[in-house]
Amino acid sequence: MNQSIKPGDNPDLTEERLSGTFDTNSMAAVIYGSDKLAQRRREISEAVSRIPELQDSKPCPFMTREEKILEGSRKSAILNRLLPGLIDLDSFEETVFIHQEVIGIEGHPLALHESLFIPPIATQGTDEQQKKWLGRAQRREIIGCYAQTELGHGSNLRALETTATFDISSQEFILNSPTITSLKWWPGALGKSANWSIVIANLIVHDKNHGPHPFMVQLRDEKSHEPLPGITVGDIGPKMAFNGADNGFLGFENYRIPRENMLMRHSKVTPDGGYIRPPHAKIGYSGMVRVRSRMAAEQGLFLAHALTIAVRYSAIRRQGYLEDRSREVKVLDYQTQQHRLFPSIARAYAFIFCGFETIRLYDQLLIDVQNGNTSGMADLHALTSGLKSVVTHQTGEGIEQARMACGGHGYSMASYISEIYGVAIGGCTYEGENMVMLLQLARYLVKSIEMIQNGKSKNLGPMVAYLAANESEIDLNLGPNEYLKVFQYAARSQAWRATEKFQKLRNSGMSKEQAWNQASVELTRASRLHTRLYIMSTFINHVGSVVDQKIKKVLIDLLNVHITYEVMDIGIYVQGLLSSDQMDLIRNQLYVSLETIRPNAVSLVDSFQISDMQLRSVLGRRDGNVYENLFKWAKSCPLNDKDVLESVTKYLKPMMDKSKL
Ligand SMILES: CC/C=C\C/C=C\C/C=C\C/C=C\C/C=C\CCCC(=O)SCCNC(=O)CCNC(=O)[C@H](O)C(C)(C)COP(=O)(O)OP(=O)(O)OC[C@H]1O[C@@H](n2cnc3c(N)ncnc32)[C@H](O)[C@@H]1OP(=O)(O)O
Ligand SMILES: Cc1cc2nc3c(=O)[nH]c(=O)nc-3n(C[C@H](O)[C@H](O)[C@H](O)COP(=O)(O)OP(=O)(O)OC[C@H]3O[C@@H](n4cnc5c(N)ncnc54)[C@H](O)[C@@H]3O)c2cc1C
Repeated sequence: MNQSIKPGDNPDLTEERLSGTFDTNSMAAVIYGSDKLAQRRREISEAVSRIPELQDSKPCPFMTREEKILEGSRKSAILNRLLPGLIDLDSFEETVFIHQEVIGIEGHPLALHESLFIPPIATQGTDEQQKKWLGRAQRREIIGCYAQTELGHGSNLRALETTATFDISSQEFILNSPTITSLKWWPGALGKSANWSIVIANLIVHDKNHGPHPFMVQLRDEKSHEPLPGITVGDIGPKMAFNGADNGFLGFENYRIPRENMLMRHSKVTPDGGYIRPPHAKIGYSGMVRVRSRMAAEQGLFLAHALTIAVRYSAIRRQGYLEDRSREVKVLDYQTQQHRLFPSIARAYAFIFCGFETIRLYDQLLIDVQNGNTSGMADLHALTSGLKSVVTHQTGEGIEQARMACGGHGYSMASYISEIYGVAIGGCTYEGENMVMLLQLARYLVKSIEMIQNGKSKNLGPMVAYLAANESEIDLNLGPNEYLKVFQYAARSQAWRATEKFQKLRNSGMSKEQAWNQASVELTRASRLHTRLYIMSTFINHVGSVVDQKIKKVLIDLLNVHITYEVMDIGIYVQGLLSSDQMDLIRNQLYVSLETIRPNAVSLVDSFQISDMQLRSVLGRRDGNVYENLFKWAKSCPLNDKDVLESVTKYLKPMMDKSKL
């Protein structure tokens, strides 16, 4: 049963919902991890929809940037008052969800506070530091951000220029931005909203640079909100999207903070200027790993937003004919439309499934690290580096296809897809530029292959064990596991090809850095294939664990779309393994899978249960009543407040008048 059906809906959409073979609430429970979690999302949406002061004052596309920031702040303040009655305050998921529901995806002054400011205090602050700041931050007595990137340096953290020099005599750190390129640049909420920040600066003690470390820094006066002396701060200006957030710049001039403001759970500076090393050199980077570990699910949901819009719209949009010339067909019936959208539905499910898995892995790692065991850090860093890169890229591609699948109306801001696209592809850049992160994973793959070459295959972790296998023939009595073997073949041969290229260049006398650079395109290809293999295998395992048979059946259909599409997409890497007959077989299986999934397409996107409020799309409305609402939306555009604009009276009319003979 599809729970979205209501009286007054567009009959085309109701017809689709009636053709679904499964219960959408049960599917939502599988997507979000449990019936309880899915139910909480519905309850929060429902509660929010009943609070008038939390509704949008006007559609986001009609707001200026200043209005967006004002609206985000207004709603944040109301939410802060209402949150205790609406959500479990200890749940990060519910906190993020309600903000996204109420404020949307365009960012808001507290987006970074929850995801990048509080977590470092909680994981890298000492008990005393947590006692001092955590409660204040959680109550939102202070608003924070995370200032790491600089005008001249983002990807290469070792080149950051901001310094925090320890002054023994005053027991303070002195913060400085010595050059224009050392200005912090990009941090969200820094521009106008935050009054505190985690600042990443090079720790200098007794003239020795110990590299980037995190510091708690007050930026603005808590009464007047004016920048404190020694601080230069402001907004960096409009962006491609995400304009509800005030990304900012920040400079320091001999700005002093107490010694106790360095986050010292792992690294420490003692009062006499002693430096105590952390248990792992990169432990200070763990805030980034946390955000990356959450990006697959987050991005999967961005893709889910765009697909909810495109699939629902494709079910009510009629254009052209198939056999029956008496009525135009739903565009969702065209194979090209299905090929454009259904593999993306499968990817959205796959990203969400493996996203929740990486969140679980991170949470486990956090416990291990707090217990002094840092051995899992390298594995999770490699995994999340690849995953954030592949998922953000494919999400961007999927959203853009969804936009095109909506034809002309997809290009209108009424669809809201362009905003989803703009926000989502920010993820290709933030938390580590994709190529840079793929190359981080490649280091791990190359090291794994070197272990095999050195006869140490048995030391390989489970995620890279396939690199040592020797599969050269596939029995194409194709089930998911055979597809997995095909993918393993592709990922393995590319990883070996890239590594051997690197090694050959090295053996020719080239420096390690040059050889790496000249092999880097091949290395990033290896990282992508490795990551896609991981996504596929997680998807297969997840479907295997589903108990409800109706849900399992449709997920198997979706998995078939995924595995056949993915293997077709990497055809070039499996030429040595699969014959052209076998490729034809897979291609045909894909087409059959598209037909099989067709009756469930709308129910599959309905199962994401994204409310109309959160979706903010006229095209993607739950009720499917698109045309009358598009007309209403256009009429409410501020340009239509007057029939004759100043642009006409001041310029066009005089021009036309002058041109008259
Ligand atoms: C847009 C959102 C819209 C809506 C919101 C809706 C919902 C979401 C809710 C909340 C989210 C809201 C908003 C988020 C928006 C934006 C947030 C963006 C925040 C940022 O971008 S913060 C800045 C991020 N910056 C980066 O990621 C920089 C990338 N660079 C690096 O990480 C490093 O420089 C590096 C890893 C590339 C290189 O570091 P290095 O030079 O120190 O190290 P080496 O390359 O030499 O490697 C040495 C060795 O260390 C290993 N290593 C590296 N990192 C790690 C790690 N983290 N853990 C473990 N090990 C690590 C590396 O593998 C090497 O090992 P080897 O064995 O020697 O090979
Ligand atoms: C929406 C958004 C929000 C952000 N929020 C924050 C925030 O809250 N806090 C914060 O501190 N930062 C934030 N950032 C900054 C972000 O983290 C950086 O922009 C990001 O890490 C990329 O760094 P960069 O801009 O220096 O890119 P660059 O490194 O300059 O990248 C430019 C090009 O160089 C290539 N390149 C760089 N190094 C290498 C290499 N070693 N090998 C091969 N190619 C390379 C890249 O692949 C890319 O093609 C945000 C950015 C955005 C877009």
